[in-house]
Amino acid sequence: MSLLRHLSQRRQYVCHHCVRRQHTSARAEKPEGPGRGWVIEEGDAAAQKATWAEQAGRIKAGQQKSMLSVLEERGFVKDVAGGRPALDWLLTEKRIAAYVGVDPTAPSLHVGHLLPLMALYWMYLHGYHTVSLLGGGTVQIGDPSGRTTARAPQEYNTKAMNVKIMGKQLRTLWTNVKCLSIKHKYSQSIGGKQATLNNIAWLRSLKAIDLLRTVGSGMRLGSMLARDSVKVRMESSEGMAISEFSYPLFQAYDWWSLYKTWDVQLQIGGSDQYGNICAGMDAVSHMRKLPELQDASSGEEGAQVETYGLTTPLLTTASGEKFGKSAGNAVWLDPDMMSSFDLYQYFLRTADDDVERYLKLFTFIPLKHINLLMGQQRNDESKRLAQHILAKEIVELAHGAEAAKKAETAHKEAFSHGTNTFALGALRSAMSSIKTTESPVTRPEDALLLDYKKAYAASSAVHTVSGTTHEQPKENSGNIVTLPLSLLQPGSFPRILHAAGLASSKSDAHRLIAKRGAYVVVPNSGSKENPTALQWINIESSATADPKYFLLDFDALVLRSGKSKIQICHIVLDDHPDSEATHQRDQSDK
Ligand SMILES: N[C@@H](Cc1ccc(O)cc1)C(=O)O
Repeated sequence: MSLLRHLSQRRQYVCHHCVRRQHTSARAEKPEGPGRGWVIEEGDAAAQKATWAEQAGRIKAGQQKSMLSVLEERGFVKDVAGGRPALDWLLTEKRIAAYVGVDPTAPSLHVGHLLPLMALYWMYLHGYHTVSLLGGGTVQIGDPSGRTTARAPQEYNTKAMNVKIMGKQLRTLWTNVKCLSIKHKYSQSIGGKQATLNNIAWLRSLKAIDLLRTVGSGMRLGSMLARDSVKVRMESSEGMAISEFSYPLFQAYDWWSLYKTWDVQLQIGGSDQYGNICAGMDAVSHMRKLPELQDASSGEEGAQVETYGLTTPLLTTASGEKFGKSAGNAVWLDPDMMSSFDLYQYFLRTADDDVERYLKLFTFIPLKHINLLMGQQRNDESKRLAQHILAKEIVELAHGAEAAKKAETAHKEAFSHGTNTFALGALRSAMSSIKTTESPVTRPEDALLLDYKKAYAASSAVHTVSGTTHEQPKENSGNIVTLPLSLLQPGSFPRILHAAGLASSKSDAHRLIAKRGAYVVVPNSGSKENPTALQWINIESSATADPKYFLLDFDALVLRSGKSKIQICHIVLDDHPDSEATHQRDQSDK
């Protein structure tokens, strides 16, 4: 058996070096025909074909839901390009391959990226072949879709780090998806495959002449000019560079590469990707007919070999806010940029009106279990049972099972004695989870990447204070804000609340205190039965309240805004290196 075949069969379990080697050799070998990316043993192929045909029979007889209906029921489908009935038919009849592309514009994915990826993961669990594509090539052009201004140019090193970190993250997500699928008992026998690729592999060697001759000749200017993202820019003083305008050509070329090598007939993307996806469909069908590319297509025509697009909806919360922003900042999936504790807390705060929708979108829990869970939830909404499960499943997907368990324990303990108390154990586990994420870094290269991620998260965490932007105080590892001891002065609670990110300005903090929406945990306030269940009290507006009185374990202040937004503050001496940024910022803020 050739090395290539051997590795392909075991794709799910080999390390990425081997997968890369396999891709390199796959590229080096002369293609035998379309779809040579997925290698399946002949015997397996016949058995799988029979299983697929049986399944199609059950779907047509109404005994099983079709793939598209599963995606629709869970809320993943906004638009289908190429026609819903045709795609429904194709997915039932044929084990096709699908892909989702992501450009590494930052060192981490954020929750907004999860929607198209979850749709892809569901297809994998249903036996389809799936590719998550990292746009190492396209990111250099910059997708103008859904934006009103051009992206700021990035340093070569920054780009390289983003590619590296995000590629690893995409592979981690796949590992966690596989673990979650075992936990939720999805059948492994149906035989879908998965790959993570980087489009630099083919875009690097693509010649300008070839791109324009093959893709460019099939794309019409009219439809490209009619796109909102182009129109808005043409009307603005900024205008648009030819490179950005040509972005859809590169995304279309990706699809062609994936179509001929990996048999990819479906592209899934966020709603802003509809235009790029349609352009790609046109380009692939144009290229299939080019005589010089004939050897890469089987010569077949018709619905069996057409391409289709699926876009996922733009998410907003029931109260109309844009989803995936926490206090104006992106909710990152990388644990170094947002800790498990914070990611859990973000989803724990989901409104009751949103939680069922999010359970369908962001977890692999079967619908009938979600229905049961929502029944339980309605009996006692104050327990936030559904929110806890949602938060845990998402942390498990993004950070793995162990991190999810820790975050769950910390948060459950925080409210284990009712909403009027805060458990000291929660504080300690939050603090210790921070320390464990910091310690394992040994290689200098990893330390560099870690510093970069933290700096990125801190610099992207901006909020507006009366028209100007201020940097957030330095955060240890996501959820714990470091503040200098000198900030704790009688009457300084408004400044602290602002510095802790619980109020957007000092006057906002004053308002919060006045409407009795700001709380602090009181040390040694546990009862005899529960000495570690500490009480929350309202922060009073009196000028004399001294925050130092509320220090827990000598170095932490635990604050809360409203019902559930908790912020743990690590208080350090002023000469501590971490306190510098905060201190300076605070001085300039006076
Ligand atoms: N353009 C997509 C990412 C992408 C990149 C390459 C592709 O082939 C597909 C999608 C986005 O910005 O979200």
